Amino acid sequence: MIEIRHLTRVYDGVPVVNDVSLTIGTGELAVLVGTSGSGKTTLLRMINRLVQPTSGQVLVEGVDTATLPAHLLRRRIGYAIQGHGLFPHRTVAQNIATVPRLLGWPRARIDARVDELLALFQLDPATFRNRMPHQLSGGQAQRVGVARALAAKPDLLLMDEPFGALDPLIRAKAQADLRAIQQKLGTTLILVTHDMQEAVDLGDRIAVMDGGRLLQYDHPARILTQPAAPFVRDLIGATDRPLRLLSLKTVGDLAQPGDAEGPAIPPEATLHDALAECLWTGRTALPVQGGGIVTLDALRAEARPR
Ligand SMILES: Nc1ncnc2c1ncn2[C@@H]1O[C@H](COP(=O)(O)OP(=O)(O)OP(=O)(O)O)[C@@H](O)[C@H]1O
Repeated sequence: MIEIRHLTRVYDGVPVVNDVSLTIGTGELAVLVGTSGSGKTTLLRMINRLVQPTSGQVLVEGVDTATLPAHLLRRRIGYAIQGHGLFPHRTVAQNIATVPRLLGWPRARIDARVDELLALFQLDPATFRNRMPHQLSGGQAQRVGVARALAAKPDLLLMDEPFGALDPLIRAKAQADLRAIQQKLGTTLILVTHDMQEAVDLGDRIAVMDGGRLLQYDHPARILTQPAAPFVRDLIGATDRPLRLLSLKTVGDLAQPGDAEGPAIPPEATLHDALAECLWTGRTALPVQGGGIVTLDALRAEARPR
């Protein structure tokens, strides 16, 4: 568990992070979202002490991080940034091995870990192990950056706009991969973005920042249906609210007994996908693969606050 208590950072007399408190449960994915300059990156960097807090505390599993040497703390916390930040003159394998080498892992264990991570990120180890960063596509480099951050099996992974530079298709794939890997490894993850849809798609909880302050910290459905401030409502985008709500649940959550015409939709598709399919094919109900149906009426009811 990560506890952030009254964290503040002042630059030139101005608080850019201002008395922020929040708790992130073990294995949860929290997203920090807000406009440019709202203090997201500064808050994230105070967690691994790349930025020293002016006041306040960060506790990781009950231990105040101020009591640990900063370089040791950073070896325990994975950190991935936009544009991946790979060392340009080191191979993919050497990049991924950075923290395990600092920790003095034996060679065989490092090699095995590198191959395991490459495979996990669907990069064939034999092909990619010895490539240089400039020989990778943007999406591949981004995956290597995340693999490097995960190499020493950190309990906590911090990610700053990790998907910012990716095109929309690769971005969606990278987001899905990250979610799957995070669930598989049970890593606690804090991710910064200014994309509200990314926050809704990925976050167990979303922290909305504005002017250094935390305006709201809650589950995506509550942020969408009960925004705590006008700024939060504006950030969500009022016209997108029903569609974002539908993207939170899957067809499997809403399936009911019955029969319907036409091709079936997979249970793991989102309700947003189901609505699009209904509209596109002019149907008022869709069969669900494996049994049952999802109806347009039920979708409509889910797209409204309760
Ligand atoms: N080292 C510094 N010295 C002075 N001011 C700083 C420093 N680092 C950040 N700031 C200021 O703190 C504020 C918050 O910056 P921060 O990078 O945390 O915002 P952000 O929400 O991550 O923005 P973005 O989405 O643009 O990355 C900004 O106004 C920035 O100019």
